[in-house]
Amino acid sequence: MHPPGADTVLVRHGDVNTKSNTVKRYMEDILAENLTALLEDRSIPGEVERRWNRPLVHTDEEHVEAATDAATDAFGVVSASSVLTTSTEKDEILATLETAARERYDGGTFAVDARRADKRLPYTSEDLAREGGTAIWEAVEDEFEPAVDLDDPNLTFGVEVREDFAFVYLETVAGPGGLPLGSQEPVIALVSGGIDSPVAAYEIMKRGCPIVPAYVDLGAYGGVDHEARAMETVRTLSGYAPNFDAQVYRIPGGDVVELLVGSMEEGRMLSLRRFFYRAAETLAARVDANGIVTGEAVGQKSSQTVRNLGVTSRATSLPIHRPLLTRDKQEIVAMAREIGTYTDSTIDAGCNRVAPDRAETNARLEPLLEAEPDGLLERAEEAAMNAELVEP
Ligand SMILES: Nc1ncnc2c1ncn2[C@@H]1O[C@H](COP(=O)(O)OP(=O)(O)OP(=O)(O)O)[C@@H](O)[C@H]1O
Repeated sequence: MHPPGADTVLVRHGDVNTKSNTVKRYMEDILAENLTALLEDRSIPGEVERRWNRPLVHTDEEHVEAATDAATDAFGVVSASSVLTTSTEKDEILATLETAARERYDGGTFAVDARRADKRLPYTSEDLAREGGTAIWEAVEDEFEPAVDLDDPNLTFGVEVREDFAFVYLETVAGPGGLPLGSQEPVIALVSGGIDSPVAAYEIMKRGCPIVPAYVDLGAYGGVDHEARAMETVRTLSGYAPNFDAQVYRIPGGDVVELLVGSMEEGRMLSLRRFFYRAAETLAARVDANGIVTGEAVGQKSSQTVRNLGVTSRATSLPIHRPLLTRDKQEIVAMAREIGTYTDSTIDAGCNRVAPDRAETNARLEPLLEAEPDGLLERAEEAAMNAELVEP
């Protein structure tokens, strides 16, 4: 809901504010570009105004809520509101609250949440909250009995007074937080057709890292459904980052999977992970990426015991980022639903099919290397060099 006449989106960021002025300016520029791209991608008319601390999106009343929703899909944004802009004159703010109350407050409880950035103003936030509350009360009391609830109101009238303008709003929509995408270095995202890896990729994007998605084609053990799902999740992720390349590197891995299944029993999943990591490392060198992100979590699978993660990680000298390391499956599923990468179809394909009946949970590097086919990592490097770029 927005106040009548609202035509602007007030965007709030969080961690960007903790930066030095130079870094903050740099990050605010990136955020403005990303906001513009999101609006364009969704055909929402709007212009982004770069302002210190609070970027604004100028649009029209018809599109203001869609623009607010788009802004809250931008990484780095903590929240956004559809706002009506007024001067910093207290009387004008109170009159705006009165009008908003007449048009939008039709019962239940209310509160005023007032803040001011400029402490030199001739009134305090408390003055605004108190006098605003009275103005709202008097605007509606002939229609119904208003009630104030400061803890859990049905409707919150927000007022934010900045140096030159004041903004009045009725709703605060939460964004992902984090840092603007592109403010950190890119990483290779190993994406499978599973639930976890897209969530992990989203999490690292949230911290500002663009992803270079890589899918390992598992041949007969993967299949078109598996790959299609991986591609679909990348498409969904790219909706959050329309100004970033979303093409996927498809790394050929079918032959290696056949080889591992035919030659190894207990440690085969671990050698397959080593193949993944080394291929990702080679790809990273190709595209100038600086790390690898996976959807692994401690103990979620036999290949993800702490010991096995330690052993398999030795296949690369690049850092492997595992944002879901300590998450429970239920939490990950909830996150996948939230960001739109969850689908109900749990395709029985991919690594599940490669897994042996008795999997290694307690590997040691030396015996694993002995059991592993010779030249596995060289094959991974070659596969990464042969990876083709595909549209998700
Ligand atoms: N075919 C693949 N291509 C690229 N990366 C993969 C592939 N399979 C697995 N991975 C990576 O290895 C991690 C651990 O593999 P795991 O066997 O748990 O995956 P999964 O269950 O198939 O998928 P997810 O972890 O996405 O639910 C994944 O989170 C993903 O980052």
